[in-house]
Amino acid sequence: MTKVEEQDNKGMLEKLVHGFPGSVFEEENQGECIAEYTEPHGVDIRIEMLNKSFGDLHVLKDIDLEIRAGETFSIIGPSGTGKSVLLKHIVKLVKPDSGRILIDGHDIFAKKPKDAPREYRYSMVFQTSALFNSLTVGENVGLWLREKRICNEARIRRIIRQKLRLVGLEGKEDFMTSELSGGMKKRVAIARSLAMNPDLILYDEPTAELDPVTSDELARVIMDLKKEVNLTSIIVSHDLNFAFYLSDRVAMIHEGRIIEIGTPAELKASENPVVKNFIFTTTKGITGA
Ligand SMILES: Nc1ncnc2c1ncn2[C@@H]1O[C@H](COP(=O)(O)OP(=O)(O)OP(=O)(O)O)[C@@H](O)[C@H]1O
Repeated sequence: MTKVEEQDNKGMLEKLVHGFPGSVFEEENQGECIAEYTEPHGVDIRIEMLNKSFGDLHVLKDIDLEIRAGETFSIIGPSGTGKSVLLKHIVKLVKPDSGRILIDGHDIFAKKPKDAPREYRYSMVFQTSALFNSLTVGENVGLWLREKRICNEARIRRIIRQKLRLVGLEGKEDFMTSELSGGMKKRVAIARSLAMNPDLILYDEPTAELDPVTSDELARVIMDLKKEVNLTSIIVSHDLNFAFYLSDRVAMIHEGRIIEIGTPAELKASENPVVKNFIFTTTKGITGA
């Protein structure tokens, strides 16, 4: 990664960090972190009759969807059907033409009342991992905490160790990111996201460029996380075996509409010919776990 790319990368990360005012470290919260740096809580997301067009292109059509608190939820579907656009709505990067998104019952696009509870925190794990190669693993994980002065240095070091342990990379703080395999990079990217204590974590094509064995390891990391961290996870993936393996529920989008929602078993048993065909062709007939 060049310096310019790293700078762009940083800008993008900034944009995707949400819910913190970027305040300067205060001597509160046992003197270790700013008061807003609370434990995560998995959020409940309700999407009601969401519509979005770009010019003449009606991308999202009457999307109605509930993602429950603490759920691991995957969105699948052919290319260009609106999966990423939907994800961008949930993190307020795109505004709907009509419809609402309620997170823990609050309309995220409505003006916030004065007594509104703290905004949900989210973090995105990018397809490319988007790590800084010139930094160590630990520096990547702690970057945001240090830049925003969220906690003091001793606490940041403990947080880095804890988040790396959660993704099975205990003791790897001093490795250079450039020395890591693709699967390890992805896990560092997850640890970096976890450092923000997100209530919601979004994975954009997490298995892109990973071989099946590494994808399987990653699935287990994400499944184990669910046992230890209270967060809601949304995954957009073309890898149906992966999505079926680790998701509580899956929604399939086709031509801007949700055409099926259910548990992996329900999706696999769907009688909808579009769903059946998509599952068959994308898993090459393998039905997955
Ligand atoms: N900002 C934008 N302006 C105009 N068109 C857009 C914009 N963002 C997305 N689109 C269009 O919306 C449609 C859906 O795009 P989206 O990226 O959500 O698809 P996707 O299902 O995520 O595809 P893939 O699986 O290939 O990533 C595409 O036709 C895309 O070109």
